[in-house]
Amino acid sequence: MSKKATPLASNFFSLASKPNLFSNLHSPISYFPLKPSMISLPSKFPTQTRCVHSKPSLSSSGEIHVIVGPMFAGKTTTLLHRVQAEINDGRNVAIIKSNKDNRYGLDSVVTHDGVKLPCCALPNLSSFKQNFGQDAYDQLDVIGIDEAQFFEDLYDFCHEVADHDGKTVIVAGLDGDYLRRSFGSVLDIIPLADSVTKLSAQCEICGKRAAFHLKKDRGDTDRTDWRD
Ligand SMILES: Nc1ncnc2c1ncn2[C@@H]1O[C@H](COP(=O)(O)OP(=O)(O)O)[C@@H](O)[C@H]1O
Ligand SMILES: Cc1cn([C@H]2C[C@H](O)[C@@H](COP(=O)(O)O)O2)c(=O)[nH]c1=O
Repeated sequence: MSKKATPLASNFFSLASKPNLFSNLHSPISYFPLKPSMISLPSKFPTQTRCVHSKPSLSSSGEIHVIVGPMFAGKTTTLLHRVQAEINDGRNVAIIKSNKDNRYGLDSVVTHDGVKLPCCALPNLSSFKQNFGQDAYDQLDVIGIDEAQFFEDLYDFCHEVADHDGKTVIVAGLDGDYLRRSFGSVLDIIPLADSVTKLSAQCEICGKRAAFHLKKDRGDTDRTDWRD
């Protein structure tokens, strides 16, 4: 069989980076209260990823990196590691989380073992620019999003921030609910993503690797979102 590309196949090619038609990256200005060494993180979660550490050039487009897994897998820990690495690289970072997740208060993203960084807690992502201020938004290089499963406008936001505004977005959230059904819009952004990291937790019963979670009480068995 001929190895020559068919006309249809030749219409497609791989892209190392997305064309950025609208990139308008500004020189880093320190204004946001996230500073190098604000936190000391445990080292058990790797911070190295394919693209996260590369500084953008004026011609580079944005990036989207997705971290998923069950509860207690270390998603927030990994997000904070990556955010901290960006801060240490001198990049301007903001973190957003859903205001539905108020387990550890609303002013910080907090891991289950108590590591935290300040954040904006919002009902939806479309309100971020207005809350944060357009000038401050323009200075941002990186936006971290935690509890992404609760944001219905996740796809549009990531698309605009990365592909239109040229920023890096690091998204952490549950890919599935306790019945292993797709949760919110997290899976919808996989086609947009530069990297996807699926973490696992440790089974509370047998200690083995756990890819899913169970809900212990049996109430509201149909509902994905039990935070409402
Ligand atoms: N009940 C628990 N089960 C598992 N891990 C726990 C528990 N309580 C605290 N932890 C700690 O929380 C860490 C993961 O926290 P976090 O990054 O917030 O997870 P995720 O965001 O995936 O829910 C684990 O590495 C572990 O040290
Ligand atoms: C499995 C599952 C979880 N939730 C809620 C419970 C918590 O508020 C978050 C998960 O937080 P974590 O940082 O990953 O521990 O999601 C839910 O509403 N429905 C579910 O099925």
